[in-house]
Amino acid sequence: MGFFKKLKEKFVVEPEGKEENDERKEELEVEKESELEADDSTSELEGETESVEEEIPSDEEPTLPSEGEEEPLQEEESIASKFKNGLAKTRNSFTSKINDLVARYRTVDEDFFEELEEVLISADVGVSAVMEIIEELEMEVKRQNIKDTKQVKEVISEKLVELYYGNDNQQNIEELKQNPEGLTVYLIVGVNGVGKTTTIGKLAHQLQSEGKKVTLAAGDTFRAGAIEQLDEWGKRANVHVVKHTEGSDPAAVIYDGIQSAKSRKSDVLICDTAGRLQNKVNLMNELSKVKRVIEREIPGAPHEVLLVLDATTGQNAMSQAKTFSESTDVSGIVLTKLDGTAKGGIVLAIRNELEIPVKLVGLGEKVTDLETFDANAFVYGLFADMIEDQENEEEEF
Ligand SMILES: Nc1nc2c(ncn2[C@@H]2O[C@H](COP(=O)(O)OP(=O)(O)OP(=O)(O)O)[C@@H](O)[C@H]2O)c(=O)[nH]1
Repeated sequence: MGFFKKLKEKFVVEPEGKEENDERKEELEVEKESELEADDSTSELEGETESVEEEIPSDEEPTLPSEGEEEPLQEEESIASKFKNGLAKTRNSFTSKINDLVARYRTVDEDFFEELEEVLISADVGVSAVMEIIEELEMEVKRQNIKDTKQVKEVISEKLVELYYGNDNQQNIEELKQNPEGLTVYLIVGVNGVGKTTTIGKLAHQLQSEGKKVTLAAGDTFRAGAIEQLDEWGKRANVHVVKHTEGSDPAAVIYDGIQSAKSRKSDVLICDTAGRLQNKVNLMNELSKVKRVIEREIPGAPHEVLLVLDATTGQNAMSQAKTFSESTDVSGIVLTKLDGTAKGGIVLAIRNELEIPVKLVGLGEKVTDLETFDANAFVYGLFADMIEDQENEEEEF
């Protein structure tokens, strides 16, 4: 079976039992509505039950950040359409360049590969990753005796997924590690302005919607406004935020965060940190002090050190990744603003050059626009138009 067809079956064809799921969803909505009505009636008694509200810790009952207000509940978007929408800019640029190339070169030859190389480099795939893909493609084209450039599109998509997952081709998505025995700690690092705070807010929301209890620690005590900003996210997501004053020791904030998360019986503690790249020694000292505190308090923690990078900054993001991974053991990348760039190929450059997996991607500004990275869904998002076109061609035929 062709790779496009495989992707289509994986992401587009409606899974069996969807109708039953839809019915169950409707039932749940009815249940929820009646619960809300019940809530309304208790609120009328508020004056008489003043103490009840105080007995419930703020993160006892996770609720959606802006339930019914800023972001009304929406039909859950499929992973395929999230990646398709989020990668629209990259896809439009990439698809038109590849289509143009295929139209100009009917048969596969050396010049075709040279131009294809340029198209991939212009999408920020990264020189060494591009070389690897082109080499693989040339071999595959020979092996399958492909002459028609149209057929190459499908092989490129397959090679991109293979490049991401390596030779073992294990098609797993990049789930965040968890502590099966208690508190899970995620340390979030990255320079200012990359969307670190927004990512922490989105992640807190995501974990809460999975039923987990979350605490945030405002460890970026350096940047003016960082504590307030995190606090604001905490309020919106109804999550407890541990904070000290600006300029205080980040390691002390994180220590308090751990104690607070433990006593509140939180499942996850997300720690913000300051990202000063100007002074690498400071950065290194600060991060290692914070890590030492976490390791001492919870053996095996932090379970993830996530580096937040802004996809729109291209090579800059790559050099930040290099500096941070020299300062601390980065276990995964969160690539924000993938929706804001036509150069989404940077995902592959990061994986190939730094050998650090991209674990989460930011595909928009909404609180729900943070997705676990899935290379198949990513490639589906890049080639969605071609996959649909191929279907139409087959139908016409
Ligand atoms: N389109 C889009 N915008 C994003 C995404 N992630 C963050 N942003 C936006 O990027 C801007 C900066 O994000 P913040 O989280 O406030 O980051 P910051 O305050 O500049 O600095 P840090 O928190 O230190 O990174 C905000 O306007 C966010 O809405 C994303 O995935 N897509």
